[in-house]
Amino acid sequence: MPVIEVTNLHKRYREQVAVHDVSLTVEAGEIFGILGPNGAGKTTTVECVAGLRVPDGGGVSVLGLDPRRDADRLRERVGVQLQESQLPDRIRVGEALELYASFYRDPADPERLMDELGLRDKRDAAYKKLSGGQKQRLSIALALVGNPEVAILDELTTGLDPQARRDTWRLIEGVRDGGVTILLVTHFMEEAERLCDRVAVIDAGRVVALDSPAALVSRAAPRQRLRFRVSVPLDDRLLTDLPEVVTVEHRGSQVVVTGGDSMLQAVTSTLARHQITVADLRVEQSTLDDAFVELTGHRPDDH
Ligand SMILES: Nc1ncnc2c1ncn2[C@@H]1O[C@H](COP(=O)(O)OP(=O)(O)OP(=O)(O)O)[C@@H](O)[C@H]1O
Repeated sequence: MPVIEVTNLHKRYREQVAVHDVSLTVEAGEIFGILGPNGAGKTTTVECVAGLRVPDGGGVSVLGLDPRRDADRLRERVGVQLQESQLPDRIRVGEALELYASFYRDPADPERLMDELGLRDKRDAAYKKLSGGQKQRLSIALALVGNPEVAILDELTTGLDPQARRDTWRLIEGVRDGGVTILLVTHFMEEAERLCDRVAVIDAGRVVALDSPAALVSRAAPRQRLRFRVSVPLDDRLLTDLPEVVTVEHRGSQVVVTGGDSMLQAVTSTLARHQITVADLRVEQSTLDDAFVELTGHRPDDH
């Protein structure tokens, strides 16, 4: 049985449809990512899974239970970190964790969580004195303090610097290795590629793709990108006529060509035949970023 099952979820805020039709299942032990541009309906979807919003249509089940009707039974088993967790300004980090731990029968050790999330030296700091990144880490700790079977994490690493982000990924992998199933919302392609076993790409309230990051990349995007400079102005048709080439773009003095695996050979030999010298040639593999643009028509960080 899937741990989370969302079936034809539909949710409106008055006339505004936030989620048209979203279906997905999350299996035990997975890290499942929801990716999508701003306003795609990601938060609304996970809020319905967390029982914080009532769907207008479709169904949600978590550990075989209804997130609204069975809220009391799920509270012990599901940890939720949402975008803006509001705590009283004066509560101290250690106090907040002790308090939340007291709500659960079998909580995690607050001291260990503070160590793992780099909050040890903020133990006695008041919430309002924390930086954005520290508040973020505290909200992750609060989602995990009940030793949940399922963790729902919205914008897990927004506001964290690159090092803190990598530390958080390691922590989340450790949590998953301990048997917790994780549903997370992210804007960061790198995060999805590194962390998620499967990803649902949501755009305008609908799932436009659902697969492992590697499968999304190989299915949706051209496999390679070449960047180089040329000695003379380039007639793009020389390259766009090649069957291996998908796109040719100019970015400043650089030419950027995308296409399939055998493109490098085809492009360089065509240019050589026309006595065009290539400099600063770089070959890059496609990433989930490319797949995302292909699937949604937006860059992941478009706002
Ligand atoms: N409480 C609300 N009242 C009215 N409209 C809302 C509310 N919450 C969200 N919306 C609208 O519903 C749509 C989906 O919002 P949602 O927050 O679920 O998207 P999202 O993909 O999580 O976006 P973001 O990445 O910006 O957080 C948006 O158009 C948003 O403006």
